[in-house]
Amino acid sequence: MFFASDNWAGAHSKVAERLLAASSGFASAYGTSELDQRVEAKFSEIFEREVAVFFVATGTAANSLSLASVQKPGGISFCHTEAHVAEDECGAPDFFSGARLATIEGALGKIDPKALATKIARFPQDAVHHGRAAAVTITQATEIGTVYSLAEIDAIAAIAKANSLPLHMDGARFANALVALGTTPAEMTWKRGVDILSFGGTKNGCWCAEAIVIFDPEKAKEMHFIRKRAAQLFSKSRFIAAQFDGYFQDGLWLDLARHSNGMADRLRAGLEKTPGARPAWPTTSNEVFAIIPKSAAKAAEDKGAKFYEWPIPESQPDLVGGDETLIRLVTSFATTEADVGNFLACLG
Ligand SMILES: Cc1ncc(COP(=O)(O)O)c(C=O)c1O
Ligand SMILES: C[C@@H](O)[C@H](N)C(=O)O
Repeated sequence: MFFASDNWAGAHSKVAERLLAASSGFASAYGTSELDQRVEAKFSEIFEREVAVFFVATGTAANSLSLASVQKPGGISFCHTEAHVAEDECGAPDFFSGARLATIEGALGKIDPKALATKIARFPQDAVHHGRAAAVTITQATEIGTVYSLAEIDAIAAIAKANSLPLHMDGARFANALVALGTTPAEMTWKRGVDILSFGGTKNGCWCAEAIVIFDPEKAKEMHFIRKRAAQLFSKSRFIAAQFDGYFQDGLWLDLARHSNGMADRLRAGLEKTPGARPAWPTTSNEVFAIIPKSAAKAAEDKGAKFYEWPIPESQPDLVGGDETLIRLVTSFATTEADVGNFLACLG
């Protein structure tokens, strides 16, 4: 019953097999192998346009270097108050980009468009002392398990574009959001005005595979240097490529995300039916936030369940009763029906 994070899950066997198959023999290094080129071309096929792709080691690297590539001196990047880039990356985005983050409120983990427009207006392009607006970043799926609708992305993108700001998407759980919406990679990104994407594979069955996707290759020239300067250029880049090769093969990545989201759906349904337990807010990805009695949480942990207690949102101080706790349950490609059933049985 491992629900602490999809970061705890292993690598899917088909990804591991493809990695093993690529591990013998010689191939040119630093992203120049035939396999690197083929997988980068696969990204262009998936996104239905030519894109520039840069493999990196972690989601934090993808986010930080994406924001670094669109920065300018005194720049401000705008993100949600609960964004990973602000809350869980130890200042890496600020460090690598030389910019600051300004956080924006919004319900259910999503930036409120009006609040964004208001905040951007406080950082005009001639604000030498105060700092100037430089970029907007959204997380899809969000840190609290919700997903921006296409219309919600349009609303954010319209404000970014009106202010001539690039829009970045933290897609650490891109596949989960994609299948939750039932849309296409192109529709959820560049067709909505997203300029640069952190494309995550690690949480959805890869061993270590993250990529920066830049939708206008003409704007990607600096990323070669930004990535190398950050020590994120793999010498044996073909091993990242091999993982993505296996990941994309026969639509495996989408099947894994559907399974993961499906297991979360079972958790959501089970919580609704369990006396004393309830979802804290509606989610549609592979993250479920549940309010359960503290006693039930202990009982579940005593039976081996792994999950994180989650901080109560400052905007909802009365969300949880005195004898209750808020927990995060994250499913993955490796979550089974038995895992879900056994966990729910602990709460009964
Ligand atoms: C929404 C989100 N973005 C980015 C990251 C960063 O990924 P990493 O831990 O690989 O740096 C995470 C980590 O799980 C995440 O949850
Ligand atoms: C840092 C922690 O939140 C990690 N990003 C996860 O989702 O498990």
